[in-house]
Amino acid sequence: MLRSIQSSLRRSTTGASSTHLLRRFYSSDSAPERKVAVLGAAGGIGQPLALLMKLNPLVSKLSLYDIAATPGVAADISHINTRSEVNGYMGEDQLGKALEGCDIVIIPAGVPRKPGMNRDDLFNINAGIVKSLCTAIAKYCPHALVNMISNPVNSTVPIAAEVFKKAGTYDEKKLFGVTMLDVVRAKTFYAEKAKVPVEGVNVPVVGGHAGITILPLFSQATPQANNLSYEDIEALTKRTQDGGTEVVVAKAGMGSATLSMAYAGAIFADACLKGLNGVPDVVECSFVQSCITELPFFASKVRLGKNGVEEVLDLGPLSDYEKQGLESLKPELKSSIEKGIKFVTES
Ligand SMILES: NC(=O)C1=CN([C@@H]2O[C@H](COP(=O)(O)OP(=O)(O)OC[C@H]3O[C@@H](n4cnc5c(N)ncnc54)[C@H](O)[C@@H]3O)[C@@H](O)[C@H]2O)C=CC1
Ligand SMILES: O=C([O-])CC(=O)C(=O)O
Repeated sequence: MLRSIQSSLRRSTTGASSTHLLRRFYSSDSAPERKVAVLGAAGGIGQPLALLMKLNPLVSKLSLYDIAATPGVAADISHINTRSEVNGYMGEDQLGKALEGCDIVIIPAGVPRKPGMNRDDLFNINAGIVKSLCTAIAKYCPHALVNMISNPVNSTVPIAAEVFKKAGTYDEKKLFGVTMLDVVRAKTFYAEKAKVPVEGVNVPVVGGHAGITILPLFSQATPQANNLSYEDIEALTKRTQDGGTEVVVAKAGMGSATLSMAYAGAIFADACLKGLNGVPDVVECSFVQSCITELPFFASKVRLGKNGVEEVLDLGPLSDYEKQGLESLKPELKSSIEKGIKFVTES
């Protein structure tokens, strides 16, 4: 969406006025009503993500929930000239209202990393937050698609699945771990190294969302670059796996990726909305319930449709380096998944 707005605005210097083009892009005549909630909307990711969802013409109602500060964020965003009606909700008493009638719930609620921490160090706090938010989702909007951003994603997605199973509302087609930022990073790093325009690049990223569980498949990158050595691919893989830590270190105690995550989260939610609306061939990578390996959850390309996941695509041909990476990531990913499941089943 953003790309087409940008390129059309660029074209507008020689043609129609930018106001006219914006009106065309933001016109909602044919888009169905869609309510989207952001839980954790006042946070570092939540605020820019709420802004980007306000700019999305496929959204008709934007529901912003947090335990604090949402009235201000909602009032601010509500003045923007797009279709959606914005409402802010604060505190558990208002969570039901925030969720009622939602088509998509995006969850960036929870604490971020500080330097020296890994994503699993967030488990103790974020597991409880995710569990209580998913309990409310099961009650107030059991049919919504859930886009889980809160870390550790490798465990929070299994937590959500178990909460929904307990409530009797689990539909594996509707639960997504958001791994889009890994794809966003892999594309940027690959385009820089291969010296190709990033706009035309695609790189699938599979596995999970922490350290070596993040496995970019540069052998399947498009366009294929002939100028990259084995060492280049190794370095690109490592940089993609450490992309989150690169930001955590650069922010020096002020949190983790927020702006690039909001961008990635907005692209993924837009893909989910397009799938719900029946747009054909919407394919993005996501951490979902899966049979493509022996692990019960796995990130890979997923076709999105009117009911959420339409098809989990298999891994395709892997290079020897990627095959090795796949085997190496399985034990860590398996144990993070089991930790999430146990958190709910043994509580
Ligand atoms: N999946 C991914 O690729 C990425 C995930 N993350 C994760 O996203 C999460 C949020 O990160 P930031 O926005 O930077 O953190 P932040 O601390 O800036 O914002 C988190 C927000 O969650 C809210 N919150 C806490 N408990 C809540 C509850 N029970 N209900 C609703 N809201 C609640 C807080 O009030 C705060 O506004 C972290 O766990 C972080 O690790 C961050 C970047 C990438
Ligand atoms: O690194 C972190 O803690 C946040 C995150 O998941 C990312 O930026 O990929």
